[in-house]
Amino acid sequence: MSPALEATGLGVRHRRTWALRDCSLSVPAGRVAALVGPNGAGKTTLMHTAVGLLRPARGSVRVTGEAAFVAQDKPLYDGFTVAEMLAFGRRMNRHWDGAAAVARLDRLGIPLTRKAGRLSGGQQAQVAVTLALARRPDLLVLDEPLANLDPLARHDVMRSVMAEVAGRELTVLLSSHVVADLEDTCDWLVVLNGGRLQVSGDIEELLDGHLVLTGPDGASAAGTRVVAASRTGRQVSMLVKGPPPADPRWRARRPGLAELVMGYLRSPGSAALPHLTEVGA
Ligand SMILES: Nc1ncnc2c1ncn2[C@@H]1O[C@H](COP(=O)(O)OP(=O)(O)OP(=O)(O)O)[C@@H](O)[C@H]1O
Repeated sequence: MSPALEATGLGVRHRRTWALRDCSLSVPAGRVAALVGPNGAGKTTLMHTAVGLLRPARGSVRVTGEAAFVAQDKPLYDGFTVAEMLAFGRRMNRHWDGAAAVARLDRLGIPLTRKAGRLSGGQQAQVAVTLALARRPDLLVLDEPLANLDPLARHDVMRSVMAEVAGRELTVLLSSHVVADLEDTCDWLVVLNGGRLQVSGDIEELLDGHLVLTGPDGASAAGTRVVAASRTGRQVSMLVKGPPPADPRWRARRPGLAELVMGYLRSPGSAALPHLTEVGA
């Protein structure tokens, strides 16, 4: 099956600044992919390029089928009611599933007569996602859909996106700064750092392929690939890729998603890119 999203040697520039360099990644169809990275990493640039809002300076990015995009600032028209925005969407889009959108908003308890400016932040996010889904996309691209939402609203938005993925052929790419929000819902991870791709892969496989080691200062880590290391007093803690080292003084355990992400973000020179050129390695 062709990947839902594929970038090959992708380089994108904003005037003279390279926002993305040499990014090669592919997200299989049907996945919920988390796109994470610090401010300025290039997440929005990657999303804009994927949906055709920006043109690559180098390489290419390809989406299989149709993509729908929800921008960071959830562009709803404050003075319009939800029903008016649905009517507008119907006029602007050839493939428009208005019935599914109305049913979705009904399930979420969002009144069609309410003006967008009078909806809560969580409701606005849900309406923006609903309008994007009504276009029946193959790929749904969400730029920080959870920003500024309280934990309950964040959970509700993620749960409702998951329900859509379960019910149809849909791939989701969503960016977030809060890794904990992504833990139960995403099954693919893309990490960008300073415009470079650091990680792209299946989350379970990535977690299985890494270890957190703790041991005394001076224990030998020979034979492992250290992603990141930190020291507390005489204790050393490391995120490593591959099998544990032979030195029996290390205690080893599987990392959590947040530990894996933080380990890579702390070490921009490390990369975990199976089947691809290792950037910065
Ligand atoms: N319109 C623009 N003009 C010039 N430079 C830009 C423009 N948009 C983004 N950049 C630069 O490109 C780089 C990547 O920005 P981008 O917005 O893609 O990052 P991001 O990972 O989405 O960041 P954030 O988490 O802060 O939203 C940054 O260095 C940024 O300053």
